[in-house]
Amino acid sequence: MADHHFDGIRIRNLYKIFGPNAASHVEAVRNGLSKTELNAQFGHVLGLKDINIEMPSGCIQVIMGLSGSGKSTLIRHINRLIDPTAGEVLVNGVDVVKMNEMELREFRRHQTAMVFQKFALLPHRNVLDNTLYGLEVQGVERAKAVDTAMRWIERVGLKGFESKYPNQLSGGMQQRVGLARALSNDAPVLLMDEAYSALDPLIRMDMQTVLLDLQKEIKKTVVFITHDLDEALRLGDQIAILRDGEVIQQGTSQDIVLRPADAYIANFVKEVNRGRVIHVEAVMAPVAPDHPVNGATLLAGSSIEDAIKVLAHGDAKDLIVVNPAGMPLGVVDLKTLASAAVTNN
Ligand SMILES: Nc1ncnc2c1ncn2[C@@H]1O[C@H](COP(=O)(O)OP(=O)(O)OP(=O)(O)O)[C@@H](O)[C@H]1O
Repeated sequence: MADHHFDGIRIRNLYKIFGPNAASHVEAVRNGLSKTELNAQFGHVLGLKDINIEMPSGCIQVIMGLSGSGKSTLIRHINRLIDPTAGEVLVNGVDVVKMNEMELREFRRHQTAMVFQKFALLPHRNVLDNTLYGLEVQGVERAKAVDTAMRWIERVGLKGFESKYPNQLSGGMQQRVGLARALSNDAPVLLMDEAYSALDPLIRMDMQTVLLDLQKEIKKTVVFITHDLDEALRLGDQIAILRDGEVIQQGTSQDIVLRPADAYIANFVKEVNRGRVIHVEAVMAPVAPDHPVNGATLLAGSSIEDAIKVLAHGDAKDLIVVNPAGMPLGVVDLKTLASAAVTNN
């Protein structure tokens, strides 16, 4: 069947079953055999079931789920560190599953870069030589590789640390090296597998900010795995939530916080800082015809918390939410904002 071209990563009807006769069980799983049943009756493990996700290029796609939900299995299909039992993994229209060995090697080297939780730095190479490692493997000449690597070292905030060795750096700094190395490859797809999960909370927030700032410029197709909902909501343009190998909800942070698909997700969402996540559009009221036209404004996409800060520290009674062109979309006042920040509606 011909597939219309999709810029980005498109995963279709992907199944992964672990065990010696995996392929022979796909049909049964398709027809409803559960992970527990598959394991009890046939001794096979259901890793992924009928995954369908479209990750547009230039966006951060978060895959979130608890331990064992299938996150690592899923991300490893994208550069085919794992072969699927059934399904397609299309990257910019090309099915990774169908690539031969040489195509796959080229694809991994030039189309994808990976950032790991454990940094995976080479201990006997300094920051510069760790950063340019991928370029070296690609056969890029030294002067050019140094040039590129130095640019990214500076960009991730490590200027001056080029000749330090990994054991002389904190975890956060090592993760910056991992990021600089991945970015030096200039691959359009960036795969981040629990990249920040080993970092202290404050460092982790810093690294999230680094990624968000960089992404405005680099516009990579980022696949970011995490088991942390706050991280998912902060980073994800799109979020897919996995449980027992199945996607149970996908959408934006707004979709997930405002409309959790089931009790399981609602339970996670309960702990979220709503003021920081929910956008003003979700709670604004229509602008009354007699509303002063030159009132205080706030850009759509701002959080409830941002709006509360403006109102709490200024004289305005309410704020008109406007689109980037300045067109009024609605209005918010302090009471509406405060109640949305604390209640589960
Ligand atoms: N090589 C394998 N053989 C058998 N089962 C496997 C294999 N790899 C993963 N699994 C199983 O597949 C399921 C998904 O595992 P996966 O590692 O992808 O989850 P995860 O969400 O990444 O968890 P974690 O956060 O703990 O890494 C689990 O039930 C796991 O036990």
